[in-house]
Order: sequence, then structure tokens, then C-alpha cells
Amino acid sequence: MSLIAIGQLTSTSSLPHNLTQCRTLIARAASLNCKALFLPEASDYIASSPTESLSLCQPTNKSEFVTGLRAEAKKHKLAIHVGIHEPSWTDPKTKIRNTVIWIDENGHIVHTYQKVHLFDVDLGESGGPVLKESAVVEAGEKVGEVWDVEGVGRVGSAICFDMRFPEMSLALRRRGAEIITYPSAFTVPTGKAHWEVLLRARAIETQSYAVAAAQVGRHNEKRVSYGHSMIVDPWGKIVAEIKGREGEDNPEPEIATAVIDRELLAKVRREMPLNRRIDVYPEI
Ligand SMILES: O=C(O)CNC(=O)[C@H](CS)NC(=O)CCC(=O)C(=O)O
Repeated sequence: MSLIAIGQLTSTSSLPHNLTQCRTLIARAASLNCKALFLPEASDYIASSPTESLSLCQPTNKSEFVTGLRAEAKKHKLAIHVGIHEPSWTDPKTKIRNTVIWIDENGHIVHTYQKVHLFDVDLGESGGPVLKESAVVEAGEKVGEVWDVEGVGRVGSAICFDMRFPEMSLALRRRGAEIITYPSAFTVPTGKAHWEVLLRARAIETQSYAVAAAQVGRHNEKRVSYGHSMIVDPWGKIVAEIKGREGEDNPEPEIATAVIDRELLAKVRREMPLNRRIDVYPEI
């Protein structure tokens, strides 16, 4: 039985300020003896334009944000899963990658995943946001790997909008995932309508923990995020939640914790085996 934490913050275009918020969350998770802390998508920064996003993006080994987190992980012996931006491999002058990294308790980056599904929406007619992630972000081309975290379980990652595509979560489950993470920065209207339902559905259909750390509050004059970070157990029950606070411009960074109950995981999978009829759905 291991305790894990999710952290919620309001990233802005100030990387030092974002690192300070993350340090607060790390210290809290460490003081509760958590094995791992899961931080949101784009914890390093949320910019107000594609140009600004590009200008803030640094190679991972040169990023003070990432170096700072690695030092904290080592100091506290706490693993950290965090969403960041990294330059494109092929086109670093005009494109970035939206990624997550897993920093182990020794401060080493040992796993990474690049967001596959990009968020291009125009909800203007419904009074919602207009966002075109693909303007500056390059899409990943493969499902992430799944890795074992001693005493916690096998972890696989999807990022934010990826959660709307059940096939990605099912693929991670097939690769052995027991805990699927969805670091996010959901918009307020789509969050109100879909966030909880999507996460509970992903947890129920994969019979896995859904661990969703989210951005919250006002990032800049154009962007506000929904918050409501949560952990859902394999039976679909919300076992940790950080209330929204999307209406507050500067909510305090917060954590919530839950125990990963491996007996529950085994019981849910044993009692109701979901034998997928992949032979019937060749299209997907
Ligand atoms: O812009 C960055 O730097 C970080 N990336 C994000 O915030 C991304 C792309 S704009 N947001 C989402 O995917 C929200 C999805 C969502 O809200 C939904 O599916 O309803």
C-alpha cells in the first residue's frame, strides 16, 4: 500500500515562479511520505501565445525548471511525474513537444512520453475558448511505454486531450498499466461538462487508477483552467480530489493524496474480467 500525491498549481510564463509553486507541492508530498508526486501538464509554463511558448522552450538538460525539480526529487527521495515543453527534435526553431517526464527518486529522468492528440478547438460560438495547439506543438507518434514503480505499480501516461481517446488508455492497459496518468490543463467549459465523466470512464474501462493532476485558475489574460485534480480508483470511485477554484485568479498550490490499493486492483480485475473482443473491431 503506497501513498501517492497529485499537485495542482497555476503556471504562468514565469518559470521561476512555477518552480517555486512546484517546490511547495514537493515539500508537502515528501512530508506525508508519498512515493510519487504527479504534477499537471505544462507545469514549466503556460504562455499567452504560440510565439511566447516557443521562446520559453528550452532543451531539457538546460532548463532550470527541470534541473530544479530533479534536485528536489533527489533531496526528498520522491519520484516526480511532470508535464513540460521540449524543443522538437527535427524542427526546434518553430515546433515544440508537449511531454511528460518521470524523474525517479534519485533525480534521474528515466521515462518520457510525447502528447499524441493535439487540442485544436473553436468553441467560440458556444462562448468557449479557441485554441490551436498544433500551431506550435508537434504531435507524438506513439503510445507511451509502461514502467514499474517499486511498491506502487505499473505506470503509463497520456496527456490531457489524450484522455478523450479511450483507445490510448486501452493500449496502455494492454501494455500492463495499472495506473494511468492524465496530467492536464482543461478549459473551464469542457471541464465542467466532461472532466469527471471522462476520467471515471477511463478508470472503469481499463480497471486501473486514473491519476489526473490539473492546472487551475488564471494563467494570463486569455487562459483559465478548470482544476479539479483527482485520483479515481479502478472501480470508478473518486478517492482524492482538489476542488476547482477556477474562479480564483491565484489559488494556492495544493496537493491531495490517495493510497494505491493493489488488492483492490486485483479484486476488480478478478471479479469482472473485461475480455476484449479485439477480433470484432479490426478498425480500432
Ligand atoms: O498550452 C500549453 O502550453 C499546455 N497545453 C494545454 O494546455 C493543452 C493544449 S492547448 N490543453 C488541452 O489539451 C486541454 C484539453 C481540454 O480542455 C479538453 O479536452 O476539453
